[in-house]
Parts: sequence; structure tokens; C-alpha cells
Amino acid sequence: MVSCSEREALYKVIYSRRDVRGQYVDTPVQDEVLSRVLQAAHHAPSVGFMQPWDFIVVRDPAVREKVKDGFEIAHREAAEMFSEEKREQYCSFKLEGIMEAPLGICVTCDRQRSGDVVIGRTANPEMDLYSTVCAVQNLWLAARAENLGVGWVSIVHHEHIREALGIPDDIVPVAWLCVGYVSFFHETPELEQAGWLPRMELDRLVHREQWGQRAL
Ligand SMILES: Cc1cc2c(cc1C)N(C[C@H](O)[C@H](O)[C@H](O)COP(=O)(O)O)c1[nH]c(=O)[nH]c(=O)c1N2
Repeated sequence: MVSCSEREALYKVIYSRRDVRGQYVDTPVQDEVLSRVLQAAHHAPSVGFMQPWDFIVVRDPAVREKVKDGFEIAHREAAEMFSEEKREQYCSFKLEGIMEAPLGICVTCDRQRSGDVVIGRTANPEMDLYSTVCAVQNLWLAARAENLGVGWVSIVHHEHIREALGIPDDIVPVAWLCVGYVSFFHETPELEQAGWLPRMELDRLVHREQWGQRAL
């Protein structure tokens, strides 16, 4: 059974987890800590227990620089997609910490890891990708419990990451994560603080019995 204090600790980790872009510090991440975080990721649920993930741990600044180049390209493309009024604010955001964080972790999905037919993936083939995202979330929460910041950078074409890390064609890059100790964690999402979007009321997102039905 989970005790009250253990439950509180879990919620504390969930609510204080943040996407970290800027405030990384130089303190090295010990192998033992990294190993606990990766073990937590590896204990995520996965469709048919196929465990489709791999974790590429990148410390080399030269490799991270290549990923950063990919970010710059995709970031410029992204800016063009926003309306003029939103573009200026978009461009003012810091949306990655690829070089500031001492570690990059690329989480990938091997869609063939346990063959063609997988329990739970038969009707919905994307379930292996979702499983990999479950591993990312476990990693993110375990890192927060270790006081490590994590920032997910998705403003990079996966092909760019594939090339930078030598990922084979049949393996799907799912996430580039910046990982490192931080000087502080923001209390609330930075995009919320900047007025980009507010946190929605949960009541608006809970439906009773049928889509769109709010009241009991
Ligand atoms: C799949 C996915 C992809 C991205 C993100 C998240 C997720 C789940 N987020 C982080 C995102 O902006 C952040 O989670 C929300 O703003 C909420 O803030 P907190 O995570 O609660 O701090 C993110 N942030 C960023 O600065 N650059 C990015 O490329 C991305 N990409």
C-alpha cells in the first residue's frame, strides 16, 4: 500500500514538474542518478509489453550542436506559421536548452521490436509510439524527483536528429530531451506566465457519459 506521505510525494513531483529551457547549471549528473531515471523510464507501461524504447545518451557538445542546428532551422520555419501578431511573441520565447543542459537524451521507438503482431496494437498501430511517450513521462517525473530538469525539444525535424545520431531508418526518434540540474524550477508553466495560454479548467474537459455532456 502507498502511505499518505508517499502519495503526497508523488503529487508533489507531478505538480512541480516543469519543462526546463533555460536555467541549467554545470553540476554533473552522476551515472547512478542517470541510471535510476532511465530505469524509471524503462518501467513505463507498453503495449503488449513490447518495450519499444531505446535511450541515446548524448554528452558530446559537437553532437548536441548538430541537434541545435536542426532546432534553428525548424524554429525559423515555425515562426512563419504563426499569425503576425503571435509571431513576435513566439520569437521571444526560449524554447530549448540543447547546449545549456549537460545531457541530451533521445528516446526512440523500435516499431518492430516484438514482431508484426503485438497484443494491443492490432486495431491501433500507433500504440507503440504512445508507449514510448509513457517512458518519456516516467523519465520526466523521475528526473523531477531527482531535482533534475528536463526539457522536451520537438522543434526539430526527426530526420535531422536521425542523421545527427546515426539512428537507423526503421527506428523512430520520438523525443529529444535536455536533462540537467537547474538553479530553480518555475512554479507554473512558462507559457502560462507569458500569457500564451492559460491552464484550462478541468470541468471543461470532463464529460459525463457522452461527449459534450457536462452535468450529471
Ligand atoms: C510532446 C511535447 C513537445 C514539446 C513540449 C511538451 C510536450 C509534451 N514542450 C513543453 C511544453 O511547452 C510544456 O510542457 C507546457 O508549456 C507546459 O509547461 P510545463 O511542462 O508544465 O512546465 C516544449 N517546450 C519547448 O520549449 N520546446 C519544445 O519544442 C517543446 N515541445
